[in-house]
Amino acid sequence: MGAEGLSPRDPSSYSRPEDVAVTNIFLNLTVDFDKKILHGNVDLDVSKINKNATELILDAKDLKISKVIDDNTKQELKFVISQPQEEFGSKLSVELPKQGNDTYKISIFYENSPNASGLQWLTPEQTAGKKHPYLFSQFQAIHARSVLPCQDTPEVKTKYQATISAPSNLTVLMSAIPSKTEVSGAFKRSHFSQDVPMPAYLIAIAVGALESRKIGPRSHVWAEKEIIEDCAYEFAETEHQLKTAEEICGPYVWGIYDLLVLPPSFAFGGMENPCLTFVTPTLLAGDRSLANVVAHEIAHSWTGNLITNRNFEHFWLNEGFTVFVERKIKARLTSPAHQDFDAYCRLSELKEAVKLLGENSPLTKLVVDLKGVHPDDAFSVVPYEKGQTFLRYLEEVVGGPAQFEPFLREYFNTFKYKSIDTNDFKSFFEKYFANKAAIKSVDWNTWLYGTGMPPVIPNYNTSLATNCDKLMKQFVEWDEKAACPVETTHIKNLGADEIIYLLQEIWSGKPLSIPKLEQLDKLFEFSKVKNSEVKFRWLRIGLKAHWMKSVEPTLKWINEVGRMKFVRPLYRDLYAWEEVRSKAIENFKLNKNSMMHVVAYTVSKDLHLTS
Ligand SMILES: CC/C=C\C/C=C\C[C@@H](O)/C=C/C=C/C=C\[C@@H](O)CCCC(=O)O
Ligand SMILES: [Zn+2]
Repeated sequence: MGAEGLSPRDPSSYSRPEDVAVTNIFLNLTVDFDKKILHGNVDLDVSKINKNATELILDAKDLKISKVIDDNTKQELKFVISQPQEEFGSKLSVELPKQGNDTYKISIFYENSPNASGLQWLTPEQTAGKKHPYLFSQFQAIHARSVLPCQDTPEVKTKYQATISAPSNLTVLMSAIPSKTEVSGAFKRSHFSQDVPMPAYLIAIAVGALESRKIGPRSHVWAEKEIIEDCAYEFAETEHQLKTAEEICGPYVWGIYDLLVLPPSFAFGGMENPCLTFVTPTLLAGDRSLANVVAHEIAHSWTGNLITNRNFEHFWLNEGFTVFVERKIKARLTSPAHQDFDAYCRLSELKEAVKLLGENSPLTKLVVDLKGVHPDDAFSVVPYEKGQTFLRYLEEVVGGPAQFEPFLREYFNTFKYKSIDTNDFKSFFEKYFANKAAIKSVDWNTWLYGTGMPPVIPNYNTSLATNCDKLMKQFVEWDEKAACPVETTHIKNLGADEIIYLLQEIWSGKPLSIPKLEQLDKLFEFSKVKNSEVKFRWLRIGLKAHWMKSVEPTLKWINEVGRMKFVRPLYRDLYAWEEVRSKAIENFKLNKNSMMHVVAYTVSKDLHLTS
């Protein structure tokens, strides 16, 4: 992928905030469901940093710009849009006003494309209620530019305000604090403000037939009415998670913490949009067993949203820290054994990701080189799990949580509201622990730039795995001529985490025979299971055994849910099974238009339909 004109400071952005920086964003947009576009204007407060600069450089992708105005003189300003470079979009250069004292307000009038990669438009049929359309955004990593002209780099943090016009029978939500709403006939204008500076990738919008339920003193959950009661039950522990996170990280600065449960096509388990975390409905297990994803998104309120990776080559600073804090929340809400069990279970996902990428792949490094590489192509569990493993290792090097957690608080306090890179973290760590001789043993180069699995795996408490390992061994070694040694009584007291681990380990082993698959199905009654993590592993166990009975349920499920964590591996498993490969490709082609952009983009590559 070409990389001409992209910034030397951020290989995923054309912008040059070191010369001229955006300092505030005001969005005045109308949502047009008929044309599937947003149109209106964005007003940018701009500050000249480099006295010799003559133009503001922005990122734009498939935007139709009608005019650019200097808000102070109302004079039109010249602008140039470069030829787009595939998924990076275009460089938008706007001449700076001749007058002014190095600060300006520039209004850009535009509309975006119906194919904007940062938005998904759903027809009523694709929603739970079947009556109203639905719109939601996903800007991380670099899709904000497909919805507004901006400096689409996490190095730039701004406050933002928005006035959104939409059909009056729909609710508009954003990653901001809502203020007044004015209804006028068939339309209404909703107003929002976000006073905590944040990067453009955290701007978020959702418009749909939504209801809310209060789930805590600073939290509501939002969803379509068909699932709102299930959502209120599933996420009832949110305030407890939030308070626990504050004990670890310090005050929550964003005001409210709402959750929006999206339609099943949403590509991720959660997205940490400030004030309004987006989550997938695949978390609705009915027993709150998947609420750790909410703990993850809550942790992002500090790691990622308050302290932000300066560009996505340092994505591990967002995600590795967040997984590390998520597990500290889990330890306080359950036990340190559960914290370690979680880390131990996810090791197998890290192993699978490293095997898939190739153990010498540069994308298995903690700090990656994204020149000419789109972040969506670089995304994997590596920054999450290799990142948290590194932090867990550092915690042990300095003597454990009693030493490391005060450091963590100091780190948050020092870098809050800033965008940093790995060197900033390394220097801060080495200065804070300068008196600890043990830190001299840290091989930073291997941890940060080595490929493959982490150089050290912490000695996790695996007591919660022992019983499952025994059951797994009995089941796998069972001679089918005899009665199955594993009975319902052995598994009925297993927690969801243990069942997920057990199935993950069975999947990691040799393919099962048909009798064993049928016995497993009888033991766990998978057709009735609501836990998406259990269902995902059960389908993979069947596909790995080339069990034809698992093909149709797999195709049905990946046409219902869009979560990449499930859809990509299942499509890869179908593709790897030559006999059903064409069925998988056909199914993708039939359904790709109802997928989020990032899912269709990545699965198309997984199926070798695009390079
Ligand atoms: C080294 C990777 C560099 C950059 C990747 C950054 C963004 C990739 C883009 O595809 C967006 C990712 C958004 C992820 C959102 C939520 C995840 O934390 C959870 C994903 C797993 C799940 O579904 O639970
Ligand atoms: Zn995350």
